[in-house]
Amino acid sequence: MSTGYVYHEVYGWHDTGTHAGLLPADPRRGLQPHRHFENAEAKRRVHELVVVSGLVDRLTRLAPRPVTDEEVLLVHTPGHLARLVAANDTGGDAGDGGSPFGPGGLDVARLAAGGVVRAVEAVVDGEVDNAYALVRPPGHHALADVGMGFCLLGNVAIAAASVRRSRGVGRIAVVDIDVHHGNGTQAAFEDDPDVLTISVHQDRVFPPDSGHVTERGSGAGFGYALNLPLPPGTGNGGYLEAVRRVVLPALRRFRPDLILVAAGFDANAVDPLARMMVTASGYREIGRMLVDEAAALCGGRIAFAHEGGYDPVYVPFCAHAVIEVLAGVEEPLEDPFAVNFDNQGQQELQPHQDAAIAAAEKLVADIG
Ligand SMILES: O=C(CCC1CCCC1)NO
Ligand SMILES: [Zn+2]
Repeated sequence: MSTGYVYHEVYGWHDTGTHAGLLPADPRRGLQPHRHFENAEAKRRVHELVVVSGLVDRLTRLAPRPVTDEEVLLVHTPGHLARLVAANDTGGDAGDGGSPFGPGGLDVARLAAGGVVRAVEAVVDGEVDNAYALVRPPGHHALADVGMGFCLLGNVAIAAASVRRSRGVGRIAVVDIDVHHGNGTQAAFEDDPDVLTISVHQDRVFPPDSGHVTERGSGAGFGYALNLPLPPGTGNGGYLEAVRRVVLPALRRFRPDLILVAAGFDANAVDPLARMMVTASGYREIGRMLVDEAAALCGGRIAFAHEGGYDPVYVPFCAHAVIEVLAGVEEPLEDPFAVNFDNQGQQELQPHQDAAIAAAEKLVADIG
């Protein structure tokens, strides 16, 4: 089993500035200076755990390359690219006012999207069996004409569009397990029946009023967007049932040539930007199910692209668990927090979560 791994230190230099988490510091409003939630720490520490645990020695390091304008324009408008280019020397915002970047921010974003392209190309070309792209800034909220939710470019959407064009890949399934709705990827392929987008997320946590189970794609793409909003407080039981009863059956009906995973870890039990209870063991099992399905459906061709996940202590264990699955590690790193988080009350599936899953489950039959 060969697993490609993309990481570049410059991802840690993407500068989201001095913030009060989500807002610029402002003494007049009581907003004390702190770090932006989307800072380098959580992702840099994933990499450091991968190195210190020795997992990195079982991975095939892939060097990212920046995406070209042409690749960016497969998904984004010239106006959006121009906005980013114009602000690249001074720093600026991706468009929604909450997605800041410093000087050179577009260069880092190009390398993040290019890191996902590199990982996906390596999988499609058979250079590796599967891959993990630990990139920053994230991408799954970026729309064609505006960045949002800390995302400048649609990393996964660009990678999917790029390999369809360069390698003639036919049917691509994107499974978004970030706790926030993968609105950008969904929008990029809204009317395209050859790209199935599936998003499992906390109900309406972000973007506002987005990710309803009734959002199903449009035109020829109707039925090829699948949304599973889950109630706050959902833990391993609910997530694993969601994958088992909705994600896997949808993949089996769609029969992808390639599976991409928008791998956010902000459904973790202690994330500041959501209210779910997933633990490293839950993420390991989610990863296991998706990797096994890729083996059954598309020769094991699966690539993960890192998205959100903000707790600097716990996200490393969650992401490390998934990368271990990709690399076929038999003796996984122990989660030191399992005793705390795995045993929280209501980790098992709850009736209201079951109802949310059932609402999406009945839509699967419309695929294919
Ligand atoms: O992790 C993210 C970013 C979510 C935040 C964007 C503004 C408030 C919540 N998206 O996947
Ligand atoms: Zn997120």
